[in-house]
Parts: sequence; C-alpha cells; structure tokens
Amino acid sequence: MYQHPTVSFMGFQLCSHAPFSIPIHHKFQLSISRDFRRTRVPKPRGMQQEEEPKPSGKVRVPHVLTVAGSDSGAGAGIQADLKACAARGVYCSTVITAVTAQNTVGVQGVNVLNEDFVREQLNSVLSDMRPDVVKTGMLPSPGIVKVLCESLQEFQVRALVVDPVMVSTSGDVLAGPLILASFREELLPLADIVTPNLREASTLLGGLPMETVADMRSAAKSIHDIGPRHVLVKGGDLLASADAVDVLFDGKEFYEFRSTRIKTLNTHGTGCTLASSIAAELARGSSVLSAIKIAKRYVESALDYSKDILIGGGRQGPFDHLMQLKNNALSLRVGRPFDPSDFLLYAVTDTAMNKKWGRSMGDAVKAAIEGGATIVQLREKDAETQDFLEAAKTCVEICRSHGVPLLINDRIDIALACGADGVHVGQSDMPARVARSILGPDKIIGVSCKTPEQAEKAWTDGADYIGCGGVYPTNTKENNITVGLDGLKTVCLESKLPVVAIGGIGISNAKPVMELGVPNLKGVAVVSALFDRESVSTEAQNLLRVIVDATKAVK
Ligand SMILES: Cc1ncc(COP(=O)(O)OP(=O)(O)O)c(N)n1
Ligand SMILES: Cc1nc(C(=O)O)sc1CCOP(=O)(O)O
Ligand SMILES: [Mg+2]
Repeated sequence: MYQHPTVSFMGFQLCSHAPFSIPIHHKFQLSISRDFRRTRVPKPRGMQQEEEPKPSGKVRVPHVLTVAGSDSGAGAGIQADLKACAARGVYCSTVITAVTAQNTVGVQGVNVLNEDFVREQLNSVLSDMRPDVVKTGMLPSPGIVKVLCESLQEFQVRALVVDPVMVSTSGDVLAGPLILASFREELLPLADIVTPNLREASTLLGGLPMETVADMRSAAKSIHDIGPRHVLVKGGDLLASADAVDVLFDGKEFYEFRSTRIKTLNTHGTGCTLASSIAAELARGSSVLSAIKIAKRYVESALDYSKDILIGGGRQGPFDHLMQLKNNALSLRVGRPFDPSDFLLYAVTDTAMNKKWGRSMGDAVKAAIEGGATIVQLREKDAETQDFLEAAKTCVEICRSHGVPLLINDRIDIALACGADGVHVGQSDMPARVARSILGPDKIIGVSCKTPEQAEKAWTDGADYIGCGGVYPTNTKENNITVGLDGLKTVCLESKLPVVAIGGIGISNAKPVMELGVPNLKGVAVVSALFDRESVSTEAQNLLRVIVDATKAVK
C-alpha cells in the first residue's frame, strides 16, 4: 500500500515524493513489535569493527555518522554536528534528511529529501565507512525514520544517539505529529540514549506538563519505558530552576547534572551539539555517563567562550564550536598583518629593571610604544605566573590599541592565556616546532640563533624570525656568548628568516649594527637601553632615530 502524504510545517506544504509506507521487510517486523524491550535489535557492541584486521600502519579514527537536516545558518543541524565532532577530534560523516533555509531569525523554508535518496546516502556511508556511532537529528518524515531503522538493522553500529528534534530553538516545527508514532514505535527502542528537551519530552509523552525537576525525572522514566537504554531530559528551559539541570535515567538510577546558566543569546544549535558531542565521546570509547559529562563541559565552554560574539541580527545566534572566532577577531585588531618592518625597534621588558625604576609592566610598555617601539616582548624571568598573566593582559590591550604586536618570552601558556600575538623561544626553551603546533599557524614565533645551522632549523621548524646575539657583551643575560658583528652578519647572510639583532645594543652602538647592510637584518632588540633608563619614551625616540638614519644611509 503506497501513500503520498503531504505534511505541513509552519505553513509550508512538504511532500515526500517517495512512499511513506513501504512493504515491511521481514527482519524489520520484529523491531516494530509492541514489546519494544524484548525485540531490541541485538547489538554486538564494538565486535565487528574490532575483529576486522587493520591495514598495518593505519590508525582507525573514531567516527560518528550524523543523520540530520542541513541548517543554512550553520548553527545547528548537520553543520553543528560536523563542527562539534571536529572540535572533539572525531571524524563525522553525514546523511542529510532535509535542507532548511534558516538564519538567526528563524526557519524560512524546509525541503525534505526523498527517502530513497536518504537510503542511498545511508548505504553509501554505512556499507563502506563503518561509523562507530550513529547520531540522529531532524528526521522529518515517518518514511525517513523507517529507512533509517532498516539501515541500522542491516549495518550494526556500537551506539545510537537520538536527538528527537521536533521543534527548532526558534520555535519552528521541524518534525510534525506524524513522526511522533515513528519515534516512539521504531526509533527510540533502538536508541542507546535519547536527549529530549523539555518540550520534546512533553510531546513524546502526549503533552505531559514539565515544570519541575520532579516532572523531568518522571518523564525520563516514562520515556525509558518506550525502550531507549538511557534518557537525558535537558532542563535548560526550566523556569523554576536557577541552574541549568539535566536529568539522566539509565533504567535504575537517576543522575542530575547541574551547571550555572550562561547569560547568552548565542545558543542556537546547543541540542544538536550536545547530542553529537555525546556521540563523539561514545565513539572514542567513553561510557554513557562520562560521555554526557564531557559533552556538557564542552558545550558549556563553547557557550561561555561565544557569549559575546555577534553573527546575524536575529534573537538567537550561533556559537563558536571551535572556540577560535574570538581569538581571531582579537588578533585582527592589530589592524594589519605582521610585517618584518615591525622589528625596527624591538622593546624587551625586564622585571628587575621595572622594579628598580618603580614602573608597572604596563607603564613600561606604554612608554616604549609612545617613544616609537615597533614590537614588544614581555621577558619576565622573575614574575609570578598570576601576576605575569594579569600584567600581560593589560599589555595586550595597550599594544592592540596602538597596533603594535606583543610577544611573550619563553611562556607559551601565558601567550595563549593573554591572547598575545606570539612567543620568543631560545635554544633550550620549548622547541619552535612544538610551539607552532600548540599556537597554530597565525601566531608569530621567534627563535634565538647564534649560528647559521640554528637559523636553518628555525626556518624548518616554522618560525617567523630569528633573534641573533649577543652582538655586544651584556649584563642583562648571564653567561651569554657574544657573536659580534661578524657572527651576526654570517647568520643574517645564511638565514631564510628576517633577523633582529640583540645583546648590548644602545644609542652609542646601534649604528654599526644597522650599517652591516644585510637585507635580512630588520632591526634591533633592546632591554637595558630602554628600560634601565629614567625616561623610556625619550630613549626609545632617540634610539629609533639612530636606527632609521643608519638604515637610510645603507640603502
Ligand atoms: C628577540 C630576542 N632574541 C633573543 C632572545 C633570547 O632568548 P633566549 O635565548 O631564550 O634567552 P632568554 O631571553 O629567554 O633569557 C630574546 N629573548 N629575544
Ligand atoms: C635577552 C637577550 N638575549 C640575548 C641573546 O644573545 O640571545 S642577549 C639578551 C639581553 C639583551 O639585553 P640588553 O639589551 O640589555 O643587552
Ligand atoms: Mg628563552
């Protein structure tokens, strides 16, 4: 018997061109029996994948297949699932069930995919790529639910996470009443975990009121009776509770997860993200309980991180799954890309000198920039970590407001925590290659080099510049080997990276350094010539004049 039903979503007439009711496969009849619990599809958990021989030298990566709708605004749906899995280090393949036109205002249109084509996508992925976990989101027609359940019978996976999407966070209906029966009778009995919000839990239970944590508990129990192994009722919308409370029921015990509400409107896609993060953790081998804990922690961090980002003009914005947008926006505030001319006058701070002259780190940095310093490095050998971080944050603001890059000496952790533009490392510090892998492609990394070999390694390790010295003897750095002007010239001639000269340089001897006239030499880095003086800004002004004049003279 074939029917061509027309389903209405928010006033849109949606027609699945494929039949909703298909001849029932013999195997499938078992799983739609009324006694959901006894007829659960047997799952030999993890057996299939683990028994298969792996080609030698290859690493199997955890893999989630998401079966969901596309969100053109990319805050929810397939796009959220992809980003969440990527953020959690899990591969994510996709079967698209519907394409929605939506943004931060709401859902403007829905186009449901033909269920035969959904089946084709499922076959393609499940037959070849063998996902560990399947996560479902928007399943907009009973036919699609049926196709999915059949595929899950044919291709077994370790776990099924069902996010029973029915209404979008903007209040638009994404799966109509016809789906309810399919969810209850076909999909939920197969699920390892189902993650309804309050409205979805209430709908699944025929409109049960959901006003208290006690209501959530009783809903979790009733939904568990439908067949899923675990039920997580999400209480984010619970008005009666100051905290956000989620309730998990595993058939025996209740667990409550409480967290402080994050004040943000950027919450579009939190449901999809939580479910796909749970799926990702299950794919990595976590138990359901710890998968929920980790997934919740991840979502909370992403929401907190994104609470002030602005995308779209609607009521509810997306958040930043990869927690990168804010950092990028901050580093873009420098206003221009980093350039070797930034090295002309490189000011390097010193804890003891600031103390001696009664200056805060921020005051010292401000004065150096006012005098013309083109780049700043915080080299705080004696500062306590907390004090260093607080002062570094202040210096980041000062430098940003002047468009001057700020680097941190030695301390990658401080650089990350304060949002600095990069780091400077020496031969016995964190290797530049490791620093690059931690800091990513954008941050500036400098390496101290005394020889052409070290300069070559800095280049291959992904550094952006090298510091070469000591050009002259210095009291600022103990036991420092002096390479002299000759040593500096040799390194500059061999280096593939821009070079900044350092060590004992001041107004009286900066001229011969810049007059070496080697193209790679871009400037001088100084500590005591600026910071062990009464007026940092005056010294910076005078030194900059010497450097600029000497540079002009050799051109
Ligand atoms: C620009 C610049 N060049 C060299 C150094 C020295 O770094 P390193 O060799 O790691 O020694 P410390 O400064 O950490 O004592 C530098 N800081 N800046
Ligand atoms: C931090 C540092 N690194 C050096 C190197 O040779 O790599 S010399 C040095 C100290 C530079 O201080 P001042 O300008 O007071 O001489
Ligand atoms: Mg160092």
